[in-house]
Amino acid sequence: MITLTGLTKRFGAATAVDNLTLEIAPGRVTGFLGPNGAGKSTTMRMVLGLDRPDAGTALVDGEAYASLRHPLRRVGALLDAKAVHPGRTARAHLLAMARSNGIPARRVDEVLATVGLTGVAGKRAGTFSLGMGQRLGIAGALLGDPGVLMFDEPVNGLDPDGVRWIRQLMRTLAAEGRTVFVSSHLMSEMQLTADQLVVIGKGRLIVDAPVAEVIAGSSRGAVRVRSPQPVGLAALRNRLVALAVTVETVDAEELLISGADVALVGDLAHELGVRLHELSAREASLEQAYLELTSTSLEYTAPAGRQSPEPARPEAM
Ligand SMILES: Nc1ncnc2c1ncn2[C@@H]1O[C@H](COP(=O)(O)OP(=O)(O)OP(=O)(O)O)[C@@H](O)[C@H]1O
Repeated sequence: MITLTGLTKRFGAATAVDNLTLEIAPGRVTGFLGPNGAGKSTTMRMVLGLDRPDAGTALVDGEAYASLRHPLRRVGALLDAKAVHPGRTARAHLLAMARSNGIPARRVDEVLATVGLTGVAGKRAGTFSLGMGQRLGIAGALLGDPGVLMFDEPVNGLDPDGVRWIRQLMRTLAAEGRTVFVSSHLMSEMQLTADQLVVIGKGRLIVDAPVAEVIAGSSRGAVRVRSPQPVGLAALRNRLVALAVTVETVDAEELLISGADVALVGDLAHELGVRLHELSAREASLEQAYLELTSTSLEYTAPAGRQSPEPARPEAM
């Protein structure tokens, strides 16, 4: 369990994390989302005691990181995969970490096997590809068999096999009852991996809810109705509009309805005696739901006149 209470961090005049109060629970994957500069990394750094809060607290299982006797046994993290001495072998790097946390040396070989690096354990980390570096960082996070794990953009630069591997690893870790807190800009991946979503913008909490709830709350979800009876369909349309439901007439035989569920539309069609050839729910994607949620809090918005929906910043969303 990670508990943030009134967590606040300022850099000069800018507030990077703004009065964040939040519990990240065990037994599920919590996705941590937000536009560039929203404060995700700063939040994670405060949990690890790498940045000092200006106000509030960040606790791991009720304790501040700094007061943990063997921190790696309590919380494992992948923040920056490049934070490894390039001249050290993968095994030497992990052995040094293990030694400083009272972790038996045999655990090093176990985690090397878990992340698939046994064959290159004797190679210097500086020669590793991006994907191998990420795996080594994850091995370090798993070393102390901790109950709490945090990963900052773990799939960055990974190939599809690597992405799938990380997804399965996170799901397994959560199923084992651990707290898994993971930031990402890849919405499609988060939709597959996370159970719960925390979205922040400009350092403030925007949403803390199950993924399914976030998607269901999007106005981009819709119900499609097709009928061979244009007159009946027009009557259905009028009834829905009278209920303040948004209806788009695709053509005389098809409607796209937002703000009503399949049951309501089906019941009304039945009541009006309209024959239907299709009644289907079209779910919004997490990406659509996310863009709606954050549209008012992008730190970097496109200058007026530009068509790009992306924030005008070099990094990809
Ligand atoms: N050491 C620092 N000194 C000054 N400003 C900082 C520092 N670290 C972060 N910031 C600022 O704090 C804000 C939050 O940054 P942070 O890296 O936490 O966001 P993020 O959500 O992780 O962004 P991204 O998705 O781009 O990684 C940004 O405006 C950033 O420029």
